[in-house]
Amino acid sequence: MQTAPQAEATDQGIPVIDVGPFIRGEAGASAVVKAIETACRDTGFFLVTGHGVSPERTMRLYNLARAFFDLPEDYKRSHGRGTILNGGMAFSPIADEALAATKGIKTPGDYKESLNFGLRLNGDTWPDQPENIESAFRDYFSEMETLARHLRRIFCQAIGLEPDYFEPAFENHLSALRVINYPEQDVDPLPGQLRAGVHTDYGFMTILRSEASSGGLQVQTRDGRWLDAPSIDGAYVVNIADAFMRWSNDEWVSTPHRVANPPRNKKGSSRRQSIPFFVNPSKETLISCLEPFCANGKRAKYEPITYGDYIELKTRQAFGR
Ligand SMILES: O=C(O)CCC(=O)C(=O)O
Ligand SMILES: [Fe+2]
Repeated sequence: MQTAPQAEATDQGIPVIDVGPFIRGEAGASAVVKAIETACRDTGFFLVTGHGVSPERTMRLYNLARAFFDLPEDYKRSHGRGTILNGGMAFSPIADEALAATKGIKTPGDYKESLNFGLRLNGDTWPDQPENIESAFRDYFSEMETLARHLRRIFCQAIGLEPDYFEPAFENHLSALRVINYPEQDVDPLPGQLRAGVHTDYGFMTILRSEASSGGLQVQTRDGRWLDAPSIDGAYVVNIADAFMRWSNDEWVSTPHRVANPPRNKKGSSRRQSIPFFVNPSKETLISCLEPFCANGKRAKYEPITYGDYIELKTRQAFGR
């Protein structure tokens, strides 16, 4: 009998869950499923260890992206703008994006820059420098696809669906890999400007390689308080996103989060680089209340909608278009 607990609650209430027993099909698998189900209903945030992601591929992407961010601004801006190449890269400079706008809150642009890639997303041609940055993105992307598949199978067991229920929705998935650089704040942020403004993620789920630093990820509790998400070396932060919340008839939650500014007395030691992988289904996927969430007298709260139409609707709402 395995008696060791699978989920270790951190002092902040975001559990750390070792998914190794599930991936390896061991006796502790059902405890993993239970712990993840509880987290998805509670805050929609949890950390995973035992995930099997290659630390070498993670560090290679981390280091090559960092080398890119350290290149001169002109070089960065002259590469990775545009939308000509499927599977290309897109560079987004500091203050280009204000995530809080997606919640109808007007703020200055976020104090961050990012590099973006998706197998089926458009970008620009890859830069020559740093060498091999494209393969670093592609290799890490495939690590994330594998972990995402394991997590989806855990979700299926938790919900009471066939293990591969979600897989057809992810055959032509629109997932996006982003490396974000939050630089030192040599220039003070503007009023209301954060490293990343409050938002929820739009898609199915996000798998984040976080980094401990002053000025890190914060998650909003249901009573409106902000918790610092724990940052544990080698663990990934996973959160449920909006389309999955809708798919689950709002039983699994997509929770607002943000990235805080470092305190002014931490100047010089608060550069941070995070790597979110936004797991998104294909455009054609129908987001229609999953049967177990609208059984036994429970009613579907939303009309079925394709993921493509859903994203268009969210973008229109967020940007008033
Ligand atoms: O950098 C982080 O820790 C989180 C970033 C984030 O929430 C996002 O880009 O959606
Ligand atoms: Fe996010």
